[in-house]
Amino acid sequence: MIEVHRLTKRYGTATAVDDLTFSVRPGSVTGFLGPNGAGKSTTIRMLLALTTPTAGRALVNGRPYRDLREPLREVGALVDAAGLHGGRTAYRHLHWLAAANGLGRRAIDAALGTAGLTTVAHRRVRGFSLGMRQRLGIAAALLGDPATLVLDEPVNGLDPEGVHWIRGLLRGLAGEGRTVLVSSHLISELALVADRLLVIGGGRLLADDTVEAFSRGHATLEDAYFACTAGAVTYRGGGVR
Ligand SMILES: Nc1ncnc2c1ncn2[C@@H]1O[C@H](COP(=O)(O)OP(=O)(O)OP(=O)(O)O)[C@@H](O)[C@H]1O
Repeated sequence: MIEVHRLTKRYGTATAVDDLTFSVRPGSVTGFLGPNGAGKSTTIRMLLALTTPTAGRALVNGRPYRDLREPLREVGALVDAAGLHGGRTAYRHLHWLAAANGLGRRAIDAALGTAGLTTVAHRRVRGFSLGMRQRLGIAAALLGDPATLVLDEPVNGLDPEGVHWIRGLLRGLAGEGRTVLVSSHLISELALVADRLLVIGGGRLLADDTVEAFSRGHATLEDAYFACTAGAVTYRGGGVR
C-alpha cells in the first residue's frame, strides 16, 4: 500500500510536485503517467526517500521509507538502471543489496531466475545491454519478495520478448495481491497491463481512476490521456513542413 498525502516539492521558485494526494492499492497494477516534467520521478523519489519533500508525506505500508528497517522486504524499486557499478557482476550486485537487507543466496537465485539472468549472473555489468541492465534492476526490486513495487519506466530498453515478459510479471505480481505502481510514457503498454491510472500534470493530480472509467467516452486510452493532459503539456512538437 502506498499513501501520498499533500506531497509537495519546490526547487527554488519552481514547484515540481504540488499538493499531491493519492493512494495505490494492493492487488492491481496502477499506471503513473503524465507529460514530461509532470513530477512523476520527483514523486517516486520522495516515496523512496531519495528526495526530501518540501511538505506532505509519502508512506509505504503506513510508514515513511526511511523508517523501514529492511526496505527491500517491503518495497522493491526500479528507479535508474543506469546507476549500476560496471565492475560488479550481476550476482555481486544483488549480493551486496541482499546482505544489507538480511537476505541470502536463495533470494538472489530466485530474483535472477525471475529476471531471466541466471546464465549471465557472473558476467560484469559493464558488458550488459540496456535491456539486461533493466532486467537486473527488476531483479533487485524483486529481491526481498516485497508486497509493494515501484517501477519507473520498466519497459525502457527491453526488446519485444522482454516487454512481453514484464507484462506477464506485472500482472502476476498484482494477481498475488501486491501493490504495483508503474510509471511509463507508453500508453499502449499501460492499456495492456494497468487496472488503474494516476495521471499528473504540472505536479498536480489530474486523474485517479480505473482504466475503463478513464477511457469512457473516448475512442482510445491515448485520446482520453490527451484530453486529460491538454492543459498541462509544456513541450509539444510541431508538424513537418
Ligand atoms: N533536482 C532538481 N532541481 C531542479 N528542478 C528539478 C529537479 N528535479 C526535477 N526538477 C524539475 O521538476 C519538474 C518535475 O520533474 P520530474 O523529473 O519529476 O518529471 P517527470 O514527470 O518524471 O518527467 P519525465 O516524464 O520527463 O521524466 C521538472 O520541471 C524538472 O525540471
